[in-house]
Amino acid sequence: MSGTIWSVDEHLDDILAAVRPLEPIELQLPEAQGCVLVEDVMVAVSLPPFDNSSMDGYAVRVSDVEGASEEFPAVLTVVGDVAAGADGLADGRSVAPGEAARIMTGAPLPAGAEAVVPVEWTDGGTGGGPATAMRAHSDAPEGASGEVRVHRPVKARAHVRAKGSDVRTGDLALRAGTVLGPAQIGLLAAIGRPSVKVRPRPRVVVLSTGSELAQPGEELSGGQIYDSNSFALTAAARDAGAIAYRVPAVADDAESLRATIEDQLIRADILVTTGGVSVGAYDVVKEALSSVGERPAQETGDGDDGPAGGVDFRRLAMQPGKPQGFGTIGPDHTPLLALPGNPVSSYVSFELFVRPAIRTLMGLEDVHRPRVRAALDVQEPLSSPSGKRQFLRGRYDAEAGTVTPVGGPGSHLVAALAQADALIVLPEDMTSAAPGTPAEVILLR
Ligand SMILES: Nc1nc2c(c(=O)[nH]1)N[C@H]1C(S)=C(S)[C@@H](COP(=O)(O)OP(=O)(O)OC[C@H]3O[C@@H](n4cnc5c(N)ncnc54)[C@H](O)[C@@H]3O)O[C@H]1N2
Ligand code: MOO
Repeated sequence: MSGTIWSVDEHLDDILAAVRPLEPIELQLPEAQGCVLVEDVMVAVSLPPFDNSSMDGYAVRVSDVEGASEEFPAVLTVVGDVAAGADGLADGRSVAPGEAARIMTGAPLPAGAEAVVPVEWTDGGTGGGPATAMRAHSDAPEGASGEVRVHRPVKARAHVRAKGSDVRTGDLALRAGTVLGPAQIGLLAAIGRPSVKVRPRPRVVVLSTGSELAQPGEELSGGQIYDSNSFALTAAARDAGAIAYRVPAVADDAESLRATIEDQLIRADILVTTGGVSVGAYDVVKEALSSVGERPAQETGDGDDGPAGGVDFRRLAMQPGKPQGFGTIGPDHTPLLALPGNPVSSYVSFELFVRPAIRTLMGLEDVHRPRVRAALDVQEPLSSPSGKRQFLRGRYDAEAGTVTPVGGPGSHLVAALAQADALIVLPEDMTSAAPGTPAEVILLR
């Protein structure tokens, strides 16, 4: 552990300087969700690909229904059906003067027709009053023939969705850099793209350490607690966009920890450990990381604190989250962030340091949580340690423009953390914050 105290920003800069976006790969659409596109995608097929009906109804010629009303309907001969998926009328036939084709939503406008009359504006071929729906073809095949009475006129192209009215062949569908959400995935599918070139989701291995840790569902014996960090941080990694792997707690034994980390390197783009980074006699993360992979960690000593090809353990001017480790390990120089074990410390550290690293690996432009300013909603002044940036848990009220602390500053308070939706940032030079003080707030949702 070096003597220099790092600021929050220096530590974050050090991490982000070492993390590069992952190499792009071709992914099938379902796997590409949430990923950043690295190619401009052009439209190969116009949307819609052909003029088609936006209503279930009758494809007609405009002059045939001019002046039509319920009292004086236009009577047309039905010459067949055009269902979605059919390429016009059977035998390539056209709609001739005095004729209509029954047409379904999405079906191509048959040759000769100029507009569509919704079925509700006709008698539906029944000879009765206005129809509310078409009869199913299987029940009444005769609906595709006979006569239809049209009760209203239509203008040319009425209820017709023109070919290319959405996008045209050769248009830019999505620009490189776009984050693929549901609508973008839908567009890619609509233009017929089965896969796209994107930066993949980073694989994050979360590994908690501590001989006191039992897994939820197990019986607690004396001195044990449940491992919550590995669950919280795996969830946080997923939430950040990563593929997350949780490794159940490793005992405080440098050999088994080293072996576990070496095993995990193969599936990690980034490794996150919790616990074992302070100054106790069983804080084995430091010990274990001194000889993982081909690049041994180096104790950098005072002064220049760069992780010269290993994991550097350092103290940060922040609370919670003071002891931290960062470096790269293994043959691929995989980034490793060693977070403190206290549950709130590890979560806050994840939000501040791991999440931006994950999002940098993904190639996202916006790697940070949104920040706002809000007035402190407290009865008494809050105290904050001098020289440290404090991150209190809070609830943000956007309407009132206020933030209310939940729980105290203790880094073991997981129940309060679960009530919070924000972190309240009290800067290094602030030792007391009066009620109403405007504070920076990091929104967690
Ligand atoms: N003499 C000093 N003691 C401590 C210092 C210090 O400067 N001098 N720093 C304190 C601070 S601040 C922190 S933060 C912790 C960090 O300690 P470690 O990273 O070594 O973590 P552990 O000692 O392993 O655990 C701390 C605490 O958290 C609990 N824990 C650990 N892992 C989990 C988990 N997966 N799920 C739930 N809870 C976990 C653990 O039982 C301990 O209670 O050091 C302080 N001490
Ligand atoms: O820095 Mo520790 O993270 O205060 O609890």
